[in-house]
Amino acid sequence: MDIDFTLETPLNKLVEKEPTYKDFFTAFNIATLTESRTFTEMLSIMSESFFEDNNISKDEFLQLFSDFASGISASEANLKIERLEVIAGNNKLGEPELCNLELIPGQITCVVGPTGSGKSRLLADIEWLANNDTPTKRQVLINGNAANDDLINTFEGKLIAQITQNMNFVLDIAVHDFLVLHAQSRFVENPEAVVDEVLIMANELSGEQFKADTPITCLSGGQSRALMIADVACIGQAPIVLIDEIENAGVNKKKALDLLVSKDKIVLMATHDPLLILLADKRVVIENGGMHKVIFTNNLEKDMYAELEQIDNKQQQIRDFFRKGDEVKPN
Ligand SMILES: Nc1ncnc2c1ncn2[C@@H]1O[C@H](COP(=O)(O)OP(=O)(O)OP(=O)(O)O)[C@@H](O)[C@H]1O
Repeated sequence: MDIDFTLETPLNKLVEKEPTYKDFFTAFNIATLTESRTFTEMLSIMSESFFEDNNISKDEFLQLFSDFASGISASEANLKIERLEVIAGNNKLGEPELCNLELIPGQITCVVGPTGSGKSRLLADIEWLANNDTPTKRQVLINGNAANDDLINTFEGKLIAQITQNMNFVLDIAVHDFLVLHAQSRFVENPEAVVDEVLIMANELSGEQFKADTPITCLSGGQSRALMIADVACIGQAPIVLIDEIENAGVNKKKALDLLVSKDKIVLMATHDPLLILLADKRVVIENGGMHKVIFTNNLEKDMYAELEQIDNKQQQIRDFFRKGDEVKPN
């Protein structure tokens, strides 16, 4: 974040975006949660006694804050994943793969290919940050370098989030309490507000509504995935999101993807669903376990989306008709 921008951002917003700022203000007994003034505004009205009590001049206080902000920007820059590359290894026959794959933030990439072709294997290689040490002999590079322990530790285990079809909760806890726990474990400022946001989003994404006090073990597959997507987007800090098959899951797919892209995540999704494929920026085609080619979604394909969406809506209506127990009867 640019220092001038930081100085002109309301303190409560600053801390919401980067909780580490709270440490600075807490050290000077300044409450940030309700402080809607910017640092510059606050500095202009600070009493002489504040500087006397803290044994610091106004200029020194400004310099100290600027140094602190620069430190945070530097660590943000280090943490930023600019690109993830999968360097080709071998297909199932031991032959060299035909292409590499590059993923960048804010872009959706689909993994397509017949059943058993190796789509999940590609996701698994990324999840494991493969380094010639998986059956495919692929190598995953982050910002051009092989992932080492330092990088993995920098992200404190939150580099990659995975959302899969067979994800189930085992903890006996209400949705709201589960989200608060997660938000607190990530040191999210004002967890209650963020949790409310996640609940609203999850319900928007989910076909069937659920409440804050619903036990997570009672959520349907579609509701669980909707909750996880909203959680990954708003609370989880993982910059890379791997999705294995969210089709037929009662999730509003377009909204879910829009949400993840709006948070500048790298999104890689294995799917057979043409709607999701057309929503993506590009797709990697897997054949016999190998990356075969990368295709960018062209304008003709993008135009097909509206047509396919209508067919999909129709199918959804028919599905709902039968799900509600209706019957087709002669007139
Ligand atoms: N390049 C490879 N080298 C060796 N084994 C591979 C390779 N790619 C995939 N496999 C293996 O092939 C099997 C099928 O792959 P995978 O489960 O990834 O297929 P899939 O495309 O996800 O299938 P589905 O569409 O049914 O989910 C797995 O055991 C996987 O480990």
